[in-house]
Amino acid sequence: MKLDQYINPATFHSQNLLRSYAHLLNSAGDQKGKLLVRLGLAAISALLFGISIALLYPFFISLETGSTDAYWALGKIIVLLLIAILLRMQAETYDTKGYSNLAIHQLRTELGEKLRRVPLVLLSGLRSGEINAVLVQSINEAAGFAFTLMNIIVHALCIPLGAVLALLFLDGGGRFALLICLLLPLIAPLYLWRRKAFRRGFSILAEANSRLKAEAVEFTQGLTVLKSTQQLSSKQNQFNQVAEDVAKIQQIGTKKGEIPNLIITSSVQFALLVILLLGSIWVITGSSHWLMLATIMILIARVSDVLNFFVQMASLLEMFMISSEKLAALMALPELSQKQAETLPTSYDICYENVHFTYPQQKTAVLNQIDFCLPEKTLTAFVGSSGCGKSTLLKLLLRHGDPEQGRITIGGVDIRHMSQSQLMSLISVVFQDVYLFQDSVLNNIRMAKPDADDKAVIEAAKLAQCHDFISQLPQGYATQVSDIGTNFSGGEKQRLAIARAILKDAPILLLDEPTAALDTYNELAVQQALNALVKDKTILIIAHRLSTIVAANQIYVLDKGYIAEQGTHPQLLAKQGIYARFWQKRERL
Ligand SMILES: Nc1ncnc2c1ncn2[C@@H]1O[C@H](COP(=O)(O)OP(=O)(O)OP(=O)(O)O)[C@@H](O)[C@H]1O
Repeated sequence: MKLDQYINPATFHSQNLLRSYAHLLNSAGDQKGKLLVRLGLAAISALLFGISIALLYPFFISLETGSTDAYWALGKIIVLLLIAILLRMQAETYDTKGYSNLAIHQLRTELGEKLRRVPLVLLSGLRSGEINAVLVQSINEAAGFAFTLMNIIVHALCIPLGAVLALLFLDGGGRFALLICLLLPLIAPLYLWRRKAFRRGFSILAEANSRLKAEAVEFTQGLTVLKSTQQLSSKQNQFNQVAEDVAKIQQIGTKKGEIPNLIITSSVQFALLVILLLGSIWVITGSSHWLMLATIMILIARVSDVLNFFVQMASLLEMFMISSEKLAALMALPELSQKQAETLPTSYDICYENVHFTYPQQKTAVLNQIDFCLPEKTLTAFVGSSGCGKSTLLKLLLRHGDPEQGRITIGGVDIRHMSQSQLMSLISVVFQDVYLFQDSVLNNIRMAKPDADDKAVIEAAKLAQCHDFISQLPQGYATQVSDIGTNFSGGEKQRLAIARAILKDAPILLLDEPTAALDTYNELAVQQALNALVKDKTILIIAHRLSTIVAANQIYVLDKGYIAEQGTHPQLLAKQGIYARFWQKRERL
C-alpha cells in the first residue's frame, strides 16, 4: 500500500510549534478570552502545586528537628494545595460550563455560513462525504480539545517551573533547580522529532478516514444506481479497499508511534535518573541534605507523571492540527461577492452580456461569448447536444458561480449587485432532480414561501395536480417524507416541485424540461401543472424534446459553449442548420 496516496498537499504542511498553539487558542473563537483566563488559573494552580512539593523540604526538616515549625510548614503546604485545587476546578469550568461546546457551535455555524457563500460550482467539485467529515468530526476535534490540550501543556511546564522557583529560595535547593533547568529542556528536540513523525502519520490517517467517509456516503446514496448498473460489487470492493487501508494505516501508525514514544518517555526517565544520581552523590559527599533529596524524589515522581502524560497526549495536538487545517482549507475557499441592492428590478428582461465561464476544475471555457437579451414574459428555449453548456447557462443566472468575463442582468440590474436572497426571490426553479427534505409533505411545498399558510400551500398543490396523490398518503399533507422514502414517482416529484414554484410565484422561471423523462400519464399531469405556473413569467427552459418548444418566443441553439443559432422554430427550420438537423433526427425517433 502506498501511503503517499493519502497525503493531501492542500492540508499537509509542517507547522511550527508556536503557530500550532496560536491555532489552538484561536479555535476557541469568541470564547478565547474565557479560555485564556482559565488557562491562567490552570497555570497558577500548577505553579502552586510545584511550589507545595518543594515546601515539603522545610516541613521534613522541622519534623526531623522536632521543631514546632512543622505545623506552620504543613499549614502552608495544605493552604497552597487547597488554593491549587480550587483554581484547577475553576479552570475546568471551560469544559464543564460548556464554553468548548459554544466554540464548536460557533465554528460549525461559521462554516455553514461560509458554505452558503461559496460558489456551488466550487463545492460540487468536493465530495459531500468529505465536507460532512469536516462539519461533524473535524470541528469537534478542532475546538473540543483546546482546553484539554493547553491544560496538559500548562501543567507540564508550570509544575516543574513552580518547584524550580521554590527550590531557588531553599537552603541547598539552588543546585537541584539548576540541574532540572539544564536537563529537562533537552527533551524538547526529541519532542519536536517525534511530533514530525506523528504529524505525517495522523495526516495520512485523517485523509484516509475522510475518503472512507466519502466512499460510505456515495455507496449508500448510490445504492439504487449501483444495483441497476450491476456495479454494486465493484463499488463495494473500492469501499472495502479504503477501509482496509485505514486499518493498515492505523496498525502502521501504532507501530511507528511506539518507538518515538518509548524513546521520549525513556529520555524523561533518564533525565530524572541523572538528577537522582547526582543528588545521591551530593548527599553522600555531604554537600546536600538527604531530606532535600527525598523532596526532589517526590518532585521527580510527580514531574515524570506529568511529562509522560504530556508525551502521550501530545499526539492529540497533531490530530487537532490536521482537523483545523482541513477546516481552514474550507474556510479559505473564495466567496461570491454579496451586495444588497437598494431597489430590486421592476422589469424582468434578462440579458447575458458577452459571458464567458470556466469551471474551477477545468481548463477550457464551458461558455463563450454568450450575448443575448430575453424580453420579459417571454418563453426562451435552449437546445443543444449533451454537455454543450445549457444547464451551466441557467446555473449562472442562479449564481452557482460568476462569469469570469461579462455580466448577467435582470431588468438592467447586474445580478452580482443583489444579495443571494434578493436574487432568489425573483426566480423559481423546476429541475429534474427534485430534492425532498425529511419533513412533512406540506412543509416540503411551503419551503418555497415559508410564510405561506396551509390554505395557500394546498391551493398551490391543487394547481400543480398534486392534491389527489397527496390526499391518498397515510396522513395526507402531514405525511413525513422519510416515512414513505422514495415512494414518490418521478412525475409526482416534478409536480411537487411545480407546486413549490406556483406558491413562490416568482417572476422568472427556470425549467429543465420537466416532462422529458415521464410516461404519458405523468407527462399530461405535469403539463397541466406547468400551464398553471407559466402565466406572465419570463421563462427559460432547457428543452430535451423539440416538440414541446415549437411555440417558444425564441430558441437558442448551443454548440460547444457558443451560441450557434437563434430564432423561432420556423426561422430555425428555414436555416437548415443544426436545429433543423436535430428536428429531423428527433422527429424520426
Ligand atoms: N460542477 C461542474 N464542475 C466541472 N465541470 C462541470 C460541472 N458541471 C458541468 N460541467 C461540465 O461542463 C460542461 C457543460 O455541462 P452542462 O451540464 O452545462 O451541459 P448540458 O448542455 O446541460 O448537458 P446535458 O444536456 O447533458 O444536461 C460539460 O462538459 C460538463 O462536464
